[in-house]
Amino acid sequence: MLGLVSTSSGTDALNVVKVALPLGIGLASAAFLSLKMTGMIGNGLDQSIPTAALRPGDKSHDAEYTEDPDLFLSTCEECYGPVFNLYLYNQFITMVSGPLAREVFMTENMNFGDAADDTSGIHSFTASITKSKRAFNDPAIHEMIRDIITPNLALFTPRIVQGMLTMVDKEFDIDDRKLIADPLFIFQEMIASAMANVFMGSEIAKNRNVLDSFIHCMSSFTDFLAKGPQKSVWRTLRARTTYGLLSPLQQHVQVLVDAATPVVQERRRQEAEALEKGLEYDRPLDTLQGLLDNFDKYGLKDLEDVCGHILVMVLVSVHTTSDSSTYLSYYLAAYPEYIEPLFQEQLTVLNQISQEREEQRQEKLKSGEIASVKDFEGTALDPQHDRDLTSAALKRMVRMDSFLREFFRFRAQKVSLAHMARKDVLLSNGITIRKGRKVMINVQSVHQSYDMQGEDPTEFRPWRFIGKSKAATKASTDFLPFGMGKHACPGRFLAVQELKTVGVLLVSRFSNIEIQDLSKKSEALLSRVGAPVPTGLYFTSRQPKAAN
Ligand code: HEM
Repeated sequence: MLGLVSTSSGTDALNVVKVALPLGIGLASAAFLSLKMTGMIGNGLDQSIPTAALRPGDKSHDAEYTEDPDLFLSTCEECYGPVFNLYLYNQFITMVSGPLAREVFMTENMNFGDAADDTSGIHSFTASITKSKRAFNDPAIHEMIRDIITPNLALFTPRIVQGMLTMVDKEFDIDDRKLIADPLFIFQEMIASAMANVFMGSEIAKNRNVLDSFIHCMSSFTDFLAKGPQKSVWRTLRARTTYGLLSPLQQHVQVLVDAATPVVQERRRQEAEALEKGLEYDRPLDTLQGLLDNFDKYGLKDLEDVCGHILVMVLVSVHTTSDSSTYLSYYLAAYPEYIEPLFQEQLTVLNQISQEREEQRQEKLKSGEIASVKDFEGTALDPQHDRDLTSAALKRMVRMDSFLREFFRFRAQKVSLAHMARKDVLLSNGITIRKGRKVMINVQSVHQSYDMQGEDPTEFRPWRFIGKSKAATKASTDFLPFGMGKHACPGRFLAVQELKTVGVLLVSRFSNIEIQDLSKKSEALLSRVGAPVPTGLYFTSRQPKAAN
């Protein structure tokens, strides 16, 4: 969900990182972890939970963690058991490891949103643009995504693909081989375009101001946080007071309202006209229309409120998905031997689908249901669409799905997904997490566990999940990038559909992707936030222009 990309630089960017990481969002960076923190170990900690000993001379666990996160976390787990305290990121954190992590997600009294709000005041931020003062994890927002977006993904896909294709061809514009110093900017354009199509419809998705708001609204939040005090209590207080008076998000809501107003008026006119003529109104398919049609169900007040809710969805979706797309391209570059098999899978699937459609056409012609080949034009079996990248085609690309799941498993932040206890919570190992405590998940203990992941859990093996009924969207005890349980990310189906589309477009357009400075490869693959990836990517076109 939330992820932070800062448009700021220097100290501001680092401040953003300090705020971002404990949200359990986005991405740890070695740079961040090397920041000097102040404070005293032991304050406010529940003594019944063991606190990891500090190395002589260290004031926090930051340095030891930074040197070798995997070793540090597994040593802690070995010495102290699955639940232990650390002093990381300028705060005391209770870590929960292995199978016990499941209990954190499944307990209603442990809340992800509360932890994020405690650190950043994010709830006041989203409440400032929704008239019923909703938090990003309000059940109504979850329902809107679950009921309006997810069931319509197959119908959204052609528009997602079209939006991305336009951006790929425009933004990459590669003759032969080209260095892209910061690919994030291109992926932001692609994802903003896809999301705008899904959220606001194809007409509004062409509006440059809307795309800019989709891309930049998150930095209105992070810039605000970056300039604020470091202690979370002051930052939260400042957020609550300031957003009440002047929300930096308001300008983005206004952009959406300005773009939506004429479109909604025209839709209303067409609906009235259809009614008058006794015809059925052909409802546009987008979230905007879904919200207008369910105005009362969701307690919406007016168009501004509808746009406010859409902006909340934009906040939790655009950056997270753009960021993942960017890293997906770095993973393809780091493991280029998988580009060709992924491309071949794509060709095989599209060939199979074309052949099946041809067989269906032949049957219809044979039975006399359709008189001639020409009559298929404009129907579901129009030969022009035989090789379209549809939702059904994406579903058959099992290598791409497995690559994506492995990418998420491998890249996940090792310490993340903060939750806050609303009441005392008794874990099954007898340890109680006291009300008001923040816990974080020791994701490394799950994502790199031999028992949960099988052979070579520390290796990147992209075909690991083929044939295992472990789709990239399947949130579960052994796969946590989208959380799990009742509050598991409702946007993961959309996010994964978009990421698969990105992957498919990349391998079909480029025969090779290379990391510009190989000495920075492992740094480039690390999760990070606030700072750009330290090296660019070379893209080699499959169809050099000179050859055309
Ligand atoms: C790669 C992209 C994404 C990642 C990694 C991601 C990750 C997450 C995580 C870890 C959570 C917390 C789950 C929990 O508490 O167990 C979450 C919650 C949420 N996400 Fe996402 N997310 C992504 C994309 C999206 C998209 C595209 C949307 C909207 C269309 C979205 C909407 C939400 C919402 C509304 C919640 C709160 C759910 C609740 O508390 O009921 N996310 N996401």
